[in-house]
Amino acid sequence: MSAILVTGANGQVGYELRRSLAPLGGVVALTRQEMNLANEASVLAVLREHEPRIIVNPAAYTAVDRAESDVDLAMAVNATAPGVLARWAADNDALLIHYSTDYVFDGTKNTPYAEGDAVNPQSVYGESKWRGEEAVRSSGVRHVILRTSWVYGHHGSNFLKTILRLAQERSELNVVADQLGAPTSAALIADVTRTIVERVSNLQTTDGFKETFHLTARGNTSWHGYAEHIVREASAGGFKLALSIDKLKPISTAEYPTPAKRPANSKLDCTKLMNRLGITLPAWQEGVDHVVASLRST
Ligand SMILES: NC(=O)C1=CN([C@@H]2O[C@H](COP(=O)(O)OP(=O)(O)OC[C@H]3O[C@@H](n4cnc5c(N)ncnc54)[C@H](OP(=O)(O)O)[C@@H]3O)[C@@H](O)[C@H]2O)C=CC1
Ligand SMILES: Cc1cn([C@H]2C[C@H](O)[C@@H](COP(=O)(O)OP(=O)(O)O[C@H]3O[C@@H](C)C(=O)[C@@H](O)[C@H]3O)O2)c(=O)[nH]c1=O
Repeated sequence: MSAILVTGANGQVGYELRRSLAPLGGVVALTRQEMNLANEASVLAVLREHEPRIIVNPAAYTAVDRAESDVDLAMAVNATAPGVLARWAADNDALLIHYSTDYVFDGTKNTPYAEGDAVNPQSVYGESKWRGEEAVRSSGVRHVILRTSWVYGHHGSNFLKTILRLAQERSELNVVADQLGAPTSAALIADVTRTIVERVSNLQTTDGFKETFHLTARGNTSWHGYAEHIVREASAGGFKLALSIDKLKPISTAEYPTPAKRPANSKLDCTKLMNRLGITLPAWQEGVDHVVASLRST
């Protein structure tokens, strides 16, 4: 019997969860090879072996464009598997912490999205993540769903690392400037998850704990504004770049066609989380600067 089971241990958030949850003890963090979410029998066998009290599920099919043509696997991992985890947790009185995305919204709202706003996914990935959320809720399990956005970290693949690489290889780069959101570090998500685990475990009665929270860093920018910040920070930090800031051009979504449609407004209102946990979320630039510096020193 283990206390906490973490899925997708080699992902950005999974990797940081191993660090943030370790002091709580009894953590079993499993990779895709050790627990394949696309295989229900494998998932149930692993759950029966470890009998966790808390399941933390950052594993997901996150290749947004590929999901448009790989629908079955995206749905299996993002929509079906959370339901399997949730039903096992409900039957065994375990708590499930699950993650979702800004891409459940269509992005047509002018202000940040709150937890109760109507969803309208525009991509297979967004739809699969919404179905996963609903599978968790309808199971009746005690749960926390954390919706976040634009995740990056030192470990794993992300926009920050792609831009750093491109800025070293290319002298010109075009990045969309009409999609707005908050870059959010995997480390922040993992740290807030630990706070939630501690709070929920300490509640006298946790019977009714079923909550969805928005969790992102503070402030927002466009993908272009984000790229600009990365390039400036990398340049100041001593990276040898082929790209100068005046050659990083803002373009429209229409000028950068992709298989999956992305929301123009990805801003999430995190007031509920801040009020309930009594925490202040850091400005998005803080985590970006930290990761750029950490990549420089490796
Ligand atoms: N990345 C982002 O920008 C955002 C992510 N989210 C959500 O946050 C959560 C964490 O995302 P993040 O850490 O960035 O994702 P990553 O893509 O970095 O990691 C996902 C992990 O899931 C694993 N995985 C994929 N398929 C399976 C499977 N069939 N069985 C078991 N494991 C599998 C991957 O394994 P492997 O290492 O073998 O590939 C990988 O380790 C996800 O729920 C995601 O939807 C929300 C908003 C933004
Ligand atoms: C690399 C690149 C991207 N872009 C654009 C394409 C797209 O509109 C935007 C982001 O590109 P990416 O494909 O890296 O990011 P994307 O995979 O869409 O990121 C999303 O991932 C999933 C998992 C989420 O849940 C979301 O919150 C979000 O983080 O930047 C450019 O304009 N120029 C470029 O050189």
